[in-house]
Amino acid sequence: MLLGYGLAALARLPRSLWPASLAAMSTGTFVVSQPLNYRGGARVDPADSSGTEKAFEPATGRVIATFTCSGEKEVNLAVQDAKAAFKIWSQKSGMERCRILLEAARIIRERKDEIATMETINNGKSIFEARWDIDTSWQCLEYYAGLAGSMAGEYIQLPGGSFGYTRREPLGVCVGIGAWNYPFQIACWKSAPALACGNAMVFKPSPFTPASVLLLAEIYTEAGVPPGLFNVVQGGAATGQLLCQHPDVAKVSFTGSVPTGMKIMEMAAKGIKPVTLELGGKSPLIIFSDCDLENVVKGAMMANFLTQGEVCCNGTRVFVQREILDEFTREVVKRTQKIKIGDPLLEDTRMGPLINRPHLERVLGFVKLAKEQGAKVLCGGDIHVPEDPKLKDGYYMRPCVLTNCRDDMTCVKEEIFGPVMSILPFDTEAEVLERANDTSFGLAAGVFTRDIQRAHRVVAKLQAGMCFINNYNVSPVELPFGGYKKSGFGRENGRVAIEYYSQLKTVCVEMGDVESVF
Ligand SMILES: NC(=O)c1ccc[n+]([C@@H]2O[C@H](COP(=O)([O-])OP(=O)(O)OC[C@H]3O[C@@H](n4cnc5c(N)ncnc54)[C@H](O)[C@@H]3O)[C@@H](O)[C@H]2O)c1
Ligand SMILES: O=CCc1c[nH]cn1
Repeated sequence: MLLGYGLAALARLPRSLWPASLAAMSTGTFVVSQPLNYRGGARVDPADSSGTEKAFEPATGRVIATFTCSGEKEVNLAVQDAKAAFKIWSQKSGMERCRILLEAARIIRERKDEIATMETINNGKSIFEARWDIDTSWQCLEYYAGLAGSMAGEYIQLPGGSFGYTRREPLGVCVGIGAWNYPFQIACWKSAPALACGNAMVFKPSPFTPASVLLLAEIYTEAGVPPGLFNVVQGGAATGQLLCQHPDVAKVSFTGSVPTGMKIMEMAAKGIKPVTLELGGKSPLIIFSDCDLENVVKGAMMANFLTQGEVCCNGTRVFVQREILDEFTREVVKRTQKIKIGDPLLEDTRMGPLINRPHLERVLGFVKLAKEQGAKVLCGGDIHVPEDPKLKDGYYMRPCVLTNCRDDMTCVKEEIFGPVMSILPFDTEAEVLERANDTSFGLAAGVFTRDIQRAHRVVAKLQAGMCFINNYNVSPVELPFGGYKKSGFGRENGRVAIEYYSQLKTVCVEMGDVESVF
C-alpha cells in the first residue's frame, strides 16, 4: 500500500488523477525531507559528518536532497547495530528467515509503483523500466527466501562408525556498496542472499541515488527482521573506505567501476576479507548473417539503450557479419531515432535523462572523440532538449549509433556508460571471436544465430561471465551474474551466491577411542 492507497488500482489511473499526496511524487516536485541514514530499525540523522552531498532529479536538474555523509562515528554505530542484530538473526532457522523475506518481497510487490517512482525521479530511467527493476528485486527476495530453508551441509561416513559433517554458516556483518544505475535492485541483489544466509548488512548507496534504498530498509523492518539487521549509511568514497576497513566487517560486496573495485580489493586484502566485485564492461554482441533480423534488431536495442545505456553488461561492441551489415544498420538507426525521449515518469517515455551533467558531458565527449578518430554518427549523440519547459535543465541526449568503427578506437575500447552503440563489421567466426575477446573486460557477451551448434561453440569460447544466445540483457534472478577478467569475480543471483555469503565449517566426530602415537 502506498500512503494508504491501493496501488494496483492507482497505477491504472493517469498520474494527473492521483491524490495530492501522491502527485508530490511527480516530475519537478518531489523532495526528500526525512533522514537518509537507517540504523537500529529506524531512519536517523547521522551521528557525525564527513561532508555533505546533493542528490539531483536528472529529469529537471533540481536538487531533491542535501544530506550528510557519514563519518567514522556513524559507521561504527551502524556496524555495532548490525553485529547485535546478527546475534539474533543468525540463530534463526532457515524457515524463520524464509517467512520474513517472503513478507518483505510481498510488501515490495505491493509498493512497487511507489518504489519505481522514486527510482525514476532519482535515477532518470523510465518508469516503465523502473517497474521491471522492482520486479527483479522482489523476485530476488523470493528466490533466496526459498533457498533459506534448504541450506544444508553434508554428512560423510568415516571408518569405525566415525563421521564428519559440514555446516554452512553466515559470515557476520557484510557491507554492500552500490552503483547509481540500479539503486534499489542492487541493494536487493546483495541483501537478499546475505540475509537468507543469516548475515547482517550495512549498505551504502551511491551518493547520486541515496533515496530508494531507505524504502527497502523500512520494508525489511516492517517484515520483521531484528532492528539493525539492515542499515544504510550515506556518503561517497570516504564513507565507503571506513566501511571496507572496519575490523568488524566480514565481507564486502561491491558494484561499481573497475578503478574503485581495485581500491576495494586492496582494502579488503588488508583485513583478509572476501569480496564480491561486480564491475564494468565493454561487452561484445555478435550477429551472424543467419540470424532472425527482427529479433536481432530488438536485441541490439535492448543491449544498448536500457537505462540510457547506463548498464554494466551492455553489448556496446556490435559485431555484424558483413552480408547483413547494411540491412541491420538501416533498421537499427530507424528504430533508434523513434525512441521516445523525455519525462521519465510518462508512461510512453522509453529514454529518460542521464544521471548528471558531468556524466552527460563525458558521454558526449566520447561521441566527439569517436568522430575525430574516424567514426560516423548515423543518429543522435547530441543533447536533446524536451519541449516541456520544466525539463529544460535535465540531462538528456539522443541515443547514438556509430559506424565506420575500428577496434582501436576509444569508443570501442572503453566503457562509455551511455546510449552509444558502435557497429563493427566482421567476416568469419574465428575472426570475430578473437576480436570480441580482445579486451580486459569480461562481463557479458551475446550471440545471435539460427545455427545451434555455432551458438554453443561460440559462447564456449567467449571470455565473459554472462552470455546470451538469441537475446540480450534479460536478468532472471535464478541465473548467476558476474564477470570474468577485470569485470570482477564472485557472483550475484542464482544458487551459487549462497557460497559468497557463507562459510563452510567441517566437524569431525570420533565414535571410538583416540589412537595416539605418543
Ligand atoms: N557488474 C555489475 O553488476 C555492475 C552493475 C552496475 C554498475 N556497474 C558498474 O558501475 C560503474 C558505474 O557506477 P559508479 O559510477 O557508481 O561507480 P563508482 O565505482 O564510481 O562508485 C560505486 C560505489 O563505490 C563508492 N566508492 C567510490 N570510491 C570508493 C572507495 N575508494 N572506497 C569505497 N567505496 C567507494 C561510491 O560512492 C559508490 O557507492 C560502471 O563501471 C558500471 O559498469 C557494474
Ligand atoms: O548494470 C548492470 C547490470 C545490473 C543490474 N543490476 C545489477 N547489475
